[in-house]
Amino acid sequence: MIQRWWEISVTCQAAAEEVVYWRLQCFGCEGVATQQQQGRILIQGYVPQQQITLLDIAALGVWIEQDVVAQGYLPPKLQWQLVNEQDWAHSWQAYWHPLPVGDRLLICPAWEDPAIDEQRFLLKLDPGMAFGTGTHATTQLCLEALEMQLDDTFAPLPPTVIADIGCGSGILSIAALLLGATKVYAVDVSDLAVIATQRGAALNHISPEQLVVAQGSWEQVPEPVDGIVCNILASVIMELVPQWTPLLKPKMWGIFSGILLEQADQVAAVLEQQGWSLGSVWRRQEWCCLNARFEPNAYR
Ligand SMILES: C[S@@+](CC[C@H](N)C(=O)[O-])C[C@H]1O[C@@H](n2cnc3c(N)ncnc32)[C@H](O)[C@@H]1O
Repeated sequence: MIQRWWEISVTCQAAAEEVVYWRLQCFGCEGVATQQQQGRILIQGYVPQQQITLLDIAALGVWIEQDVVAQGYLPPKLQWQLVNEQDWAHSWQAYWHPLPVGDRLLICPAWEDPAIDEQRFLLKLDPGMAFGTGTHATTQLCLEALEMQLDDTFAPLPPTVIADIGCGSGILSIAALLLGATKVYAVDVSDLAVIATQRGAALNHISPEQLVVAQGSWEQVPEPVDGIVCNILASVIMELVPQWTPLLKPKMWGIFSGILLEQADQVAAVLEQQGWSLGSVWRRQEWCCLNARFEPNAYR
C-alpha cells in the first residue's frame, strides 16, 4: 500500500528556524529539513496522513505564528499538501552530490561513485527521511569537530567509545568510526533515524558491534563514554545535559551543535553548571558548535 504523508511547509526568516523546527518536531513531524530560498528559508516536515487531521494542521499554524511573532520575527507562511512517500523521500536526491567536509571526509550519496581521494575517507549515505546529508552547517561543524577530537597525527588514538545523541542518518557515528573511534552508540527518538543509521552502517561495512543503534535517547547508552556528540536544538541540549551523569567520565569531550549564535551563552552556562569546561566555539552561518571537556573539579 502506498503510504501518504502530510507535507507541511513553513517559509520564514532564517533567524526563526529554530522555533519553527522545534514546533514541527513537537508536532510529530519526521524528516524536518531546511532549504535557503531567496533571503528566507523553507522548512518542511512530514507526518503520516492517518496521524493528524486538517484541524490539527490549522492549530499547528496558529502555534507556529504565535511562536515566531513572539520572538519578534515576521509572520511565517504555512502551506500543506498530501504527498506519496516515494515522491518526496527521493525528490531532493537529484540535488545532493559528493561533498568534501573538513580535511578527511567525503560524504557521498549511496548511489554515486566518486573518484577515489586517498586523503579522505569515503562516507556513503542513504538517509531517506532522516536528517543528516552533511549539507547542513550544524552537521558540518560536528564532522569537523570529530576530526579534531579523533586526530591521530601526533599520537595514536587510545580506544575511544562515543555516544551520538540524535543520530539522524548516522552520519556522525559513521564518520567517527571511519576516523578511528572504537565503538559508537547511536540513539535517536525517531524510528526512521534508526533504520537510516543501520542502513548507513551496512553501506560503510561497519558491524553492529562497532555501531550500536537504538531507538530512544541517552538512556539507551549502556556505559560511560569517552566522547559525546549531540546535534539537536539548543533547547533540547539544555534539557538533556543535566541528565547525563551515567554517561560521564572525567576528561571526556563533548561536541554540542544545533545552536544559534545568540543561544551560545545560554547553552555554555548550562554546560558549565554541569561541570563542562568550554574549549572553543566554532561558527558557520547563523549556527555554532561548542567544543567542551568534562572537568567536574576544575572550578571547585
Ligand atoms: C538535527 S538532527 C541531527 C542528525 C545528525 N546527527 C546530524 O548531525 O546531521 C537531530 C536529531 O535528533 C533527534 N532527536 C530530537 N530530540 C531527541 C532526543 N531527546 N533524544 C535523542 N534524539 C533526539 C531527531 O529525531 C533528529 O533525528
